[in-house]
Amino acid sequence: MTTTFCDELWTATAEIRAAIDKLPFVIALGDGTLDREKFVYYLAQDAHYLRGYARALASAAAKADRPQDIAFFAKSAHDAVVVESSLHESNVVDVDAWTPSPTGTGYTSYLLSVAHTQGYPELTAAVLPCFWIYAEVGRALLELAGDLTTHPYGDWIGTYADEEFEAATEHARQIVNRLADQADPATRARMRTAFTTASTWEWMFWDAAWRMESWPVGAAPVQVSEPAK
Ligand SMILES: Cc1ncc(CO)c(N)n1
Repeated sequence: MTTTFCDELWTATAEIRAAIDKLPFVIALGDGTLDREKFVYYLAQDAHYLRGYARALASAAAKADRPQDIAFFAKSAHDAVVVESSLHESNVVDVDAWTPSPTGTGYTSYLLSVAHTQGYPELTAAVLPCFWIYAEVGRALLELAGDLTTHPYGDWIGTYADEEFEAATEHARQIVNRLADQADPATRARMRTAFTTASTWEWMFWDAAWRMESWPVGAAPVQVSEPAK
């Protein structure tokens, strides 16, 4: 079997992915012992994150070189907003009562900076960990969780351990592999950096939820995730 570019990305991020599996937030989410308060913080932050992520995916749709990939990224942007709206509509969390965290702001700002300043191949590599790491964490937690119907965080685990989410992840990997095959070495190097950087943001995002990270006193911004009207 030949090694694909995505295999290479996966190997290059082995250390950070192993560190994700050991994060207290991820372990407690899987065994159901996670404090409700931390989960609510995480959901609110993730709703804010999903807005920025959806914009980055919409930008990938705009940059895509094939009609089927325009449709793939546009559908993924749509799905991210559907999840964001369901968090809004659920009574579990009052998303707008939460200021986007420093780490959440950093992660979405990173994705949007790649969208704005780099090309389509780099952007696809930057958004790939959001699919792949979540699919992988979902799969790993499903194995540990047992019966999802009685698990306190069963809905969350079910969303990402889902076959449709795995199929979307595979589609995203195929796009990245094809673009890497066509790319020059400098572009491939930027794709590697984008994938590794976004994977590290994934670690930081869960870690921030465990710490219920906030802005330094007096420095809290207001509605940083919304564009100026
Ligand atoms: C931080 C983060 N990364 C990836 C996903 C998957 O969509 C998510 N919901 N949140």
